[in-house]
Amino acid sequence: MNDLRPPAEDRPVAPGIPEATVARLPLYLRALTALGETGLRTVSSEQLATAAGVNSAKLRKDLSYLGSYGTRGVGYDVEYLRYQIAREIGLNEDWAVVIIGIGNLGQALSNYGGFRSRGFRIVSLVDGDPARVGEQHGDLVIESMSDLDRIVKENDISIGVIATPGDAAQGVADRLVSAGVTSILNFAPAVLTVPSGIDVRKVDLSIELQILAYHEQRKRLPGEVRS
Ligand SMILES: NC(=O)c1ccc[n+]([C@@H]2O[C@H](COP(=O)([O-])OP(=O)(O)OC[C@H]3O[C@@H](n4cnc5c(N)ncnc54)[C@H](O)[C@@H]3O)[C@@H](O)[C@H]2O)c1
Repeated sequence: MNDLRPPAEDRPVAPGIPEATVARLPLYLRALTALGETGLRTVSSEQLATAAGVNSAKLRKDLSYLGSYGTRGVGYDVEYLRYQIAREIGLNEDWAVVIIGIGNLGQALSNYGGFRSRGFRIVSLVDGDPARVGEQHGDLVIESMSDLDRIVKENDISIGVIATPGDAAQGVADRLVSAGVTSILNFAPAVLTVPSGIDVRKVDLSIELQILAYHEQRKRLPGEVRS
């Protein structure tokens, strides 16, 4: 019989997942990948169980060990469940990330331990202020913008995070792109222009707060005006 388990060194460290469940995870992963390729976004436990060739009660129990319970009436998000299982088996890719602008925000991001477990490894901190170069932050030392090309190539970095002031962000984005970075997460208050093929995501907490403020305001309106 084929042993479907991943090699011992790839087995999850999370305690409490029975070996029999671990052995079924690759089946679910394969079924989810196939379902995802058909364009399916969500899947019921019955559908997934059929595709994986197990019974649905067992599948629900197995997935509950991963903290995945699905949504009643909707099922499981195919892509997210695929990600969770791949992570559990140790298959997810590891993305090297550079942060540019190591001020308040850049330091907070570099100190955050949660990226690592999600497959993002911050491999370099870069700042444009020569006085900051050489400063130690955790395991990393702030590097110079003039070394960006080398840093990106040596570490095979495809994602850059911009945490500089807004007026510096476009120049930094240009430098990232010319160094070979193809995805940018921009925290600076600036709209970036990038060549096609470069993905930019913007994070703006003030916009999120404004949305909450809008909802707060509506909560205070009398019932008949709100509805
Ligand atoms: N998106 C959000 O929700 C959010 C939240 C907080 C802050 N911000 C933004 O994040 C940015 C950083 O905020 P902060 O409080 O950390 O600022 P900060 O002034 O503490 O740090 C900015 C850093 O960028 C460096 N820098 C400046 N110009 C540079 C350049 N051309 N190349 C490389 N490095 C350069 C500076 O030397 C400094 O270390 C700001 O644009 C701020 O508006 C966004």
